[in-house]
Amino acid sequence: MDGSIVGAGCDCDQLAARQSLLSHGEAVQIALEQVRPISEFETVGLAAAQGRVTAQRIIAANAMPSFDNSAMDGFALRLGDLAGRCCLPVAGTVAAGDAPRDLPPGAALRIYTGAPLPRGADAVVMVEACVDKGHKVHIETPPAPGANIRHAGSDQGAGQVLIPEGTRVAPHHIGLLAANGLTQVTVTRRPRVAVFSTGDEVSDGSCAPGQINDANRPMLCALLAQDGAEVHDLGILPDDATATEAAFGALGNAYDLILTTGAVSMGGKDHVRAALCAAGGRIEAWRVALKPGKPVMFGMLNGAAVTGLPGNPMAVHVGYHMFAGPQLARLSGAAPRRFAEVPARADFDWQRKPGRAEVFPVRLVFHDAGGLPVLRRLGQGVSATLLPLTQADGLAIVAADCAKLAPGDLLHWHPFNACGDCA
Ligand SMILES: Nc1nc2c(c(=O)[nH]1)N[C@H]1C(S)=C(S)[C@@H](COP(=O)(O)OP(=O)(O)OC[C@H]3O[C@@H](n4cnc5c(N)ncnc54)[C@H](O)[C@@H]3O)O[C@H]1N2
Ligand code: MOO
Repeated sequence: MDGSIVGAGCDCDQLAARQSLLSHGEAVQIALEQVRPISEFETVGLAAAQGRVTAQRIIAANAMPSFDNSAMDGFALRLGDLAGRCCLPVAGTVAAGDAPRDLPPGAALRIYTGAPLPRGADAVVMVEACVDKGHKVHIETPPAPGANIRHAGSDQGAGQVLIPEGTRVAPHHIGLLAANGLTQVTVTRRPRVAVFSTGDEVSDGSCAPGQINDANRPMLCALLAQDGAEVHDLGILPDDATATEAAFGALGNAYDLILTTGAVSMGGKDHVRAALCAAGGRIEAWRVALKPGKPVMFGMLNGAAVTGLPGNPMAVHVGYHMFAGPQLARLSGAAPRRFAEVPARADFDWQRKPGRAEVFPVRLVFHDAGGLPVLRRLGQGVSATLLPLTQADGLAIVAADCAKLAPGDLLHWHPFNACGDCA
């Protein structure tokens, strides 16, 4: 089949091939239309909740804090007792964990942060704002009414929404749930994602002459794991139509999303599209006006979305963040993060061939007077290498019709998070 356009004879592929290139915005829309939020839920302990997506909103059963308490180390007092006086006897100490007690008339109680406010007290004076003489306290300036008191219910009321449905659980959510006495959370089942690399040249180590190491599968599996998927690494498919069809056929309906890399372009060994059709799947769209990532393909197989990313590793990285990551988020019930929506400015000159929107690694060099990030372009636009990405703070995108960028021109970018990625 070398030299032929694979997929000839497959109706859905011919249909897709006749289409002009999709804009990347249209392609994102199509990618998202291939998936529906998973409607199976499970309840997990807080220790396992990080990165999962809440299946229902979580409501506070109780007000927080649940009792009036001191925000500072100092002295609890009744402001009326200070009328005409600057010294109060100290009737004792109340610490965090003590049971609530009464404030004796005309006296102060030494109090520590988090301790229950004594009944009758209406302010706490910080220890720095008074002189602690042991059995009495000298207060130069009376505190304001309510000073340094955390009132019951001031953080949240009973019935308040703590976490909306569709939230990806982060450490601060876990802290809030724990503070509210919750030990479990109901989350959407993890999306099951199958990952294949393709290519006779692709190897998992010990490369023969002409072979290369598989960069795509390890990278995709890591991205998917980071985004909460149940990852099924299904290895490397040879450039063989029958084997590719058989691999698709063996998937059954066990997956929500199938990701492949390579073999989606025009070459005689690009079997993914035809094999998908032969295995009973269909192609919804193919080829996007995007660099890197032009031959990306969107399809369905047995109810699973199939996203065929190109083989070039940079195209895989971009394609994950633009298409597969948002698909995964939608499956999980979370709002997909749209790719590169943050405004920024270029610090470089760039003459380019218009026609495809282009994504490239950038380094943040400074912020301009208006607070916008100013970005430096890294790399040479080569989609076979990931090295510039490892030196980048994010990915930027220019529109398909852009022929020239000059310092100060507006563009949009997708900053990486603290882990060096953009999920
Ligand atoms: N006649 C045309 N040729 C090509 C076009 C085109 O429009 N017309 N598009 C080019 C573009 S753009 C891309 S991107 C590539 C994508 O092609 P495929 O998706 O079919 O990918 P392959 O040919 O299988 O591989 C491309 C490249 O990437 C290397 N590769 C593949 N898998 C891996 C892996 N797992 N780890 C690391 N590197 C991998 C592979 O060896 C190739 O060098 O098509 C252009 N051609
Ligand atoms: O999409 Mo390709 O990665 O432009 O080389």
